[in-house]
Amino acid sequence: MTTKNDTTTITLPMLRDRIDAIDAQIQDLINERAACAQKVAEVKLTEQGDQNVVFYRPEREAQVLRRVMERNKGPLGNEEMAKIFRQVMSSCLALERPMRIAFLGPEGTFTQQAALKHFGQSIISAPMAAIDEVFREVESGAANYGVVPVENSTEGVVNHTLDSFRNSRLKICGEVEVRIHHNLLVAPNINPDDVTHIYSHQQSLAQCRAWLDRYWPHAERVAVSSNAEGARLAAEAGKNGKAVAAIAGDIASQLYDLVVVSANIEDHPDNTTRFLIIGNEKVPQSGKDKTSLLVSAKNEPGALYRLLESFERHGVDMTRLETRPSLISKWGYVFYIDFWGHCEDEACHAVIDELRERASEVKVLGSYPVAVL
Ligand SMILES: C=C(O[C@@H]1C=C(C(=O)O)C=C[C@H]1O)C(=O)O
Repeated sequence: MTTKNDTTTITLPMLRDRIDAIDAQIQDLINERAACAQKVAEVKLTEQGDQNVVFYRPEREAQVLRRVMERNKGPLGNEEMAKIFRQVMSSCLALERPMRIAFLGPEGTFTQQAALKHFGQSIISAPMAAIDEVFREVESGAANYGVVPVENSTEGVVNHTLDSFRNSRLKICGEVEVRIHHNLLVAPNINPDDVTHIYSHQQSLAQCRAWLDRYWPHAERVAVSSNAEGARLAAEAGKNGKAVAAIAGDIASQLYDLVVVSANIEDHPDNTTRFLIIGNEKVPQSGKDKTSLLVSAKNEPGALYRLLESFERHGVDMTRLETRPSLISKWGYVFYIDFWGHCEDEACHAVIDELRERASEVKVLGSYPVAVL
């Protein structure tokens, strides 16, 4: 490699020496950072006492990652750089106190992928069989935080998750989005042409509906508890020579040694699922937050209008409005409302106060940093 007017030639060994020297520097700095995080833990313990100490600070982590992206000059892209820092923080936090994260399992689900994307790799994974078990595991304190799917860009809301918030005191303390790519998978000994049944979670079957109608109109679609479970069943069936396929993502296909018959079979190429992080603590302002509310409207003319009017007047930007049966009175409804801002921001606070006067019940499900990655 030479440049104009450059008499010295840069050789491969020279570049490798330079990389080795940089690596040594980075390693020292990462350890210096880790030692700081350990000190942070000591300070937190002295200030807050052993019982109530909160090691994980989602608002602080979001600010760190945002700053990494803002100051990044390249050649590495902003996201790539933030992912590296995501893992550095994850390792540092594990030194302070390793966190046990419950998620909708089994191993290999997109929810696990969301958990790793949000918290980094240095966590203790606790796969749960159902969404309400994730809630219970966090409520009981057996897990520090939980991860549950809440909405998909193709299929809409995950009712189980919304309904679980009704009787829970848990707070939403974060959100994370994952691009969902599905594959049609079979065990290695199975001829795809023989497939009679296709297993997956009902949401995944729905996200591939048009593709299945077109290419597999005669195969029976079987809804199971998760797409990782579908993959496990397809692997089991393969061992018995049964021609069963599964629809699942890459992690599940690797975990259960399945072969990809067709990749990226989701009907919408930007198919994305949003997940929520649930925990026992409220999260302070991070500077770029969202808030989720559960609101029961009075059953009278103009009730919903009066709720929405408050948002408009205070200039608070709503991002989502979801209706679910109230489960208390027939044809009664509750609303799930998401909006930009933190419940301690002045305008948001004013809206919430007004809603409390206008609705029969308002529950703040949480204010949390907007997903960074
Ligand atoms: C170091 C701290 O604790 C944790 C680790 C962080 C980090 O490594 O940057 C950031 C926030 C916390 O989750 C802190 O609170 O500052």
